[in-house]
Amino acid sequence: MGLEGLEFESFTLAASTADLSEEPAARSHADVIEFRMDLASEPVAALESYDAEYEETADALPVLATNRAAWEGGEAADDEKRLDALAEVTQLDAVQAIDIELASLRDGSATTLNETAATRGVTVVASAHDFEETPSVVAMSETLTDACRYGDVGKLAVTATDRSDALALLTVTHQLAREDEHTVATMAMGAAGSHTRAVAPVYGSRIGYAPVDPSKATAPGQYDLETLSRLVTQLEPAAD
Ligand SMILES: O=C1C[C@@](O)(C(=O)O)C[C@@H](O)[C@@H]1O
Repeated sequence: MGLEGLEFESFTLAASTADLSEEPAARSHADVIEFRMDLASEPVAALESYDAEYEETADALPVLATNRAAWEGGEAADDEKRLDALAEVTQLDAVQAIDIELASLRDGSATTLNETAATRGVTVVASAHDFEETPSVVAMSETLTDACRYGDVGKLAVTATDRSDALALLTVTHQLAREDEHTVATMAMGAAGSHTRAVAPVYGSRIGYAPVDPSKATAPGQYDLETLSRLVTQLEPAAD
């Protein structure tokens, strides 16, 4: 698949929020705003008015729109409406990437949405989350490879309970990121996984997430935006 919207060719820091009025506060550290539509009220209208401002503001951040399903840890309950809303916002210039759950791509419910995004030059991040555990390296590798097949970027967030979980996630990240055709984003949720948010980019992960407002984390174990930005910058990838 060709990358046309946000390219994620190098590490991209996404500032997550359910309130787009917070965006200016993210500009000095983030490259993109992850708008959690599922956590916002009237998200399509909010994005439309953001888009109008975006056109006129030179340093406004582009949007990665996420409308996370309730069955994947988010709050969007009606699947048809949530996919329709994502399709609608791909028309906006500000929306340069969308997140689509791998499960929706696998079961076909998001096939049209995926095509719409491709037609409009909007990058697709195909995502999978495990809120319980860190699966085996083989299982994670299969999931992430499949996510890369459907999306421009394959994203995997798992839950770590110890250091071996973190190492397993980094191993998979390293393996896939070395293969040129794969653009991956990985992170381990939970306290035992926090450091992977800083370290995974060294192994090739291309997206990191941190809340604009530190009191409103969108996943367990996230660093605040400034901290993640500083850590990732200081750990710039070493040569292979
Ligand atoms: O999928 C992801 C990654 C994430 O769950 C994290 O662990 O940082 C945060 C979410 O907002 C985002 O959509």
